[in-house]
Amino acid sequence: HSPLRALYRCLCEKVLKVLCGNVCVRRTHAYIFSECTHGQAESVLATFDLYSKKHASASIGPEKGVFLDEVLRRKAPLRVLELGMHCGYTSVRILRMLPTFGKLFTVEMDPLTAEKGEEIILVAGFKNSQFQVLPCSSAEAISSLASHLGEERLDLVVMDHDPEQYLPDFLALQRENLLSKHSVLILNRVVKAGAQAVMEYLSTKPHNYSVCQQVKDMLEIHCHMEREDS
Ligand SMILES: C[S@@+](CC[C@H](N)C(=O)[O-])C[C@H]1O[C@@H](n2cnc3c(N)ncnc32)[C@H](O)[C@@H]1O
Repeated sequence: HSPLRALYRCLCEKVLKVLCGNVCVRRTHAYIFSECTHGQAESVLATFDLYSKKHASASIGPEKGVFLDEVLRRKAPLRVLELGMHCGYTSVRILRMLPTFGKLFTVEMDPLTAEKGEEIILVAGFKNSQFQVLPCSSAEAISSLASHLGEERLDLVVMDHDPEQYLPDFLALQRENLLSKHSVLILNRVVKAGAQAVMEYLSTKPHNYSVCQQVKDMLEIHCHMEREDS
């Protein structure tokens, strides 16, 4: 209980976090699975946040999470596409704000990560009817989405995968006619060069898109056009 011992433990955890660097999917999954209260999405999120304090983590974290919650509350989307699921933190955040008849499509190209992330979503208490994990690349997922959506469009797209893929994927979403004039796009890590390419592209079409608000390096963009004008 001594302050010195607490300081020592805190220092060790920080050193470990720097040394381990890489985000370990198996370790993240095992921690969340064993420490959270099963069936409670809020407990799953709190456990992720606790884990991220001590270990390297890929999750967007609570601050950007609250920002995303606010967008979800305001826009009340029904069809959501998440690119880059990882262990399911953002997926759980989104799913707990969707109505039971809403649907999340979440894409993860690493097969082990996709499997572990899906398990966490189920642990959080969501049903297979509410979400679909697409264990493939974002490009493959987008080209198959029209068959999943039918006449529907995506209300919200969250990009947190490979920033170099943001622009090609955004253009593919347009080409496949998956966005509507009410669609919202959330980009994470907007400081990365790939994300900046999207920003440059959008700035050439000011009537079609508007940048709404930003917290840290996460940005909300609104679409205003059914289809792109050239
Ligand atoms: C930063 S993590 C996403 C974190 C997640 N948003 C969260 O808060 O838990 C990025 C994930 O995207 C995946 N990824 C990277 N490039 C991808 C691509 N082109 N298609 C699908 N998944 C991709 C990676 O395997 C990784 O798991």
